[in-house]
Amino acid sequence: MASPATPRPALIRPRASRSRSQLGAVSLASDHAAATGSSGHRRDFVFVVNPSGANGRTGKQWKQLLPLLRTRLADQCNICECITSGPSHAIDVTREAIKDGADAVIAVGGDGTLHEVVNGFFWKGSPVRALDRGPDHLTALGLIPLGTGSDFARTFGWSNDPRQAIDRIVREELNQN
Ligand SMILES: Nc1ncnc2c1ncn2[C@@H]1O[C@H](COP(=O)(O)OP(=O)(O)OP(=O)(O)O)[C@@H](O)[C@H]1O
Repeated sequence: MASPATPRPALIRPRASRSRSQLGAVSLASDHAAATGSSGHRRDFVFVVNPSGANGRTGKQWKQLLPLLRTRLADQCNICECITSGPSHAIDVTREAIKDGADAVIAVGGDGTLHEVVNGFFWKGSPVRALDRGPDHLTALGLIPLGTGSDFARTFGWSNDPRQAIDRIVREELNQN
């Protein structure tokens, strides 16, 4: 686990080298259709949002954050939003997003939501893989901490300010290009 004094990027990348993204087929996408005519270098980011986190604060804050995310990432990324419907839904959504070729799956909520998203990266003990992106394609894990406790974020030295989380995601994304 990282030292609390060492802030880390918001996207936790697997060690293997990442392939440059091509336009994936993220069926969960809300922005995807609008972007399918682009040059093929846009990345698919799937935000898995628990609307009930922090007694409903997560859902309310997410509504304010989404336009900001769109403004800051729309040039580089397809932003896909998935609102969870109940416990364990984030696991299934994450698995589907990875299979569909997502470049990043970002948990929006607290530690419970993050836990489910991390579980979605695996199936029967093995990593879930994209179906059509080649063997080198890997999906990054991200977090916008909006839960009650958000202990994981604190452990990484991240503040609970979602705008700072967006800054980290944008910075990481720009470093990729
Ligand atoms: N639509 C939903 N309605 C009710 N519960 C949900 C829904 N979507 C997800 N959940 C469940 O809510 C649980 C708790 O959510 P989350 O961890 O995001 O918030 P929190 O408990 O407020 O934060 P923390 O765990 O950091 O204290 C998750 O583990 C998940 O199973």
